[in-house]
Amino acid sequence: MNSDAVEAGQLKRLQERLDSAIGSRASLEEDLKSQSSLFLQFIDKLSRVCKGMDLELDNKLANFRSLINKSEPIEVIEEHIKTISVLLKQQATKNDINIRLVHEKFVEASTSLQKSKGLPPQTRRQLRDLINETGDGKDTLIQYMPVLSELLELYNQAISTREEIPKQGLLNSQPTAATNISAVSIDQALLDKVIESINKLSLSARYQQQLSQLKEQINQSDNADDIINSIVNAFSLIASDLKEERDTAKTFLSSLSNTLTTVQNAVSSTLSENDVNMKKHHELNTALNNKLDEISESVDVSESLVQVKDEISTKLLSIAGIIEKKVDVEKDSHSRLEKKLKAMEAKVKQLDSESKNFERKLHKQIQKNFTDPLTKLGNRAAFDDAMSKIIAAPSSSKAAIVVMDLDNFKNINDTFGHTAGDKTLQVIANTLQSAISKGTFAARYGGEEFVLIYKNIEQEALEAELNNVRTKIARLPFKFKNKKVSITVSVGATHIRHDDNVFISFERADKAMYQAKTTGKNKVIYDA
Ligand SMILES: Nc1nc2c(ncn2[C@@H]2O[C@H](COP(=O)(O)OP(=O)(O)OP(=O)(O)O)[C@@H](O)[C@H]2O)c(=O)[nH]1
Repeated sequence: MNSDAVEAGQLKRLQERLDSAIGSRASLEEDLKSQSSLFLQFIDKLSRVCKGMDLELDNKLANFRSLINKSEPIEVIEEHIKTISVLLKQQATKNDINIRLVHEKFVEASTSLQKSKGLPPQTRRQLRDLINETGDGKDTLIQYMPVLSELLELYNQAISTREEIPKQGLLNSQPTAATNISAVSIDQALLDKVIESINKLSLSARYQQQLSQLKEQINQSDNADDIINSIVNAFSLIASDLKEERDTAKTFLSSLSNTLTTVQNAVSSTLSENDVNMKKHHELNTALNNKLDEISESVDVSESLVQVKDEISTKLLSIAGIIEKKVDVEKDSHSRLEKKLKAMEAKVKQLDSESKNFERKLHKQIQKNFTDPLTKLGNRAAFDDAMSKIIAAPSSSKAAIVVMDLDNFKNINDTFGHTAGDKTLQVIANTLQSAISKGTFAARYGGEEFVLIYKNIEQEALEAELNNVRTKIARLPFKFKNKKVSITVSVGATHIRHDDNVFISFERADKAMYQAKTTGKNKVIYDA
């Protein structure tokens, strides 16, 4: 082989190696390219995950991306990696703190929801499970996302059930944004209690009308502030009425005390005047006796009849003077006594009329305390009083008690409003009062429940009368919002037995009424 051929062979091998080296480099470059693209993607994803956690970390990652894009020298990139890894470490510590905080907030929010009243049982169960499941905490913030969303959902459920609480019933309003706010901010149960208490109140005529207006405002307003204002105004009316009542009693008592003081003074001054008069009388009597003694003495010592006559006529003159004085003293004391007695009489008369006035007011007050202001029937207190009297001293063994409850009354309130409900109660009370036999005691026991007490009635007559009342009520032509409505009552009755107490007989009648309800309503059931 010549040298040319050798060189040519070497050159070819070199060429081949070069080609292979170029190929390897190209493949290396390809690898590097794809790795750096993977790295870039990773950095991009890391930036996105970390986005918003920390501003400095955000900026550093953005810089880092551009450095890699620009293929900056490895030292520069290394420096950046160091800074980013410190920031990521700090971020991990921050994360732990945040997890603890989120867990605390979760526990706080979930237990306060758990304590809130009126949670539907299903929501309560879900909440309990969620609290148990979350236990001592989660490892990452991300794991809290579903937990927190579930808690939010439970809050949502709790709030929506609250909004369902019938503001429609009492306040008769359509659910608008504004009403929802009121419904949430004013507790409906509390509002019911306020209305119930106002219904039981009976103020003097002057305030009663204003109180009714305020009740109407509370019923019809959707605005929490207005409702609270009306409640406050109702309280101030009650306070004014009480004050007036107390003032009347005070005025009467102070007038009574003044009159008694005047009479006492008059009596004591009369007594002391009497003492003075007695003294004067005594003095005049002594003077008279002295004159009479003087006459008998002068008769004894006189020597002639003429002398006796002169002496006696002189003495008689002075006796006449003394008697005149006595008469004057008596007249004077008599007229003064008469004046005093007249003054006393006038005072006593005035006091008598004030007492009668006060008695009338007291009587009215007692009546008022025993009257249901809405229906004007007796109230619960009047019923308790009548019932305890009849139990303590039954006038006959045929005394009976009746409990009567309106059927589906909630519907009336819910559909036509509370005012329509009030009117219904009034009409039914009037019908009841006019349909029962004379001498029967009727009261509104509370809400839509009425009670009757019969002093003396046989079972047959009682059932006949109650069925008559029931039918009359059912036939009442109620019409609300142009809609005819029929209202019925369920009635329970029983005779009061000799060994009954107030509660036992009431309970028997109440159970009978309940039986009437559960067996179809609009009926009378007698418990023998
Ligand atoms: N308008 C008005 N409603 C009252 C008054 N007192 C109680 N109520 C209402 O009477 C209703 C009684 O409802 P429920 O106890 O459910 O009885 P109901 O709808 O009559 O049903 P049943 O008794 O089973 O026939 C409630 O809506 C109360 O708000 C009141 O003084 N005025």
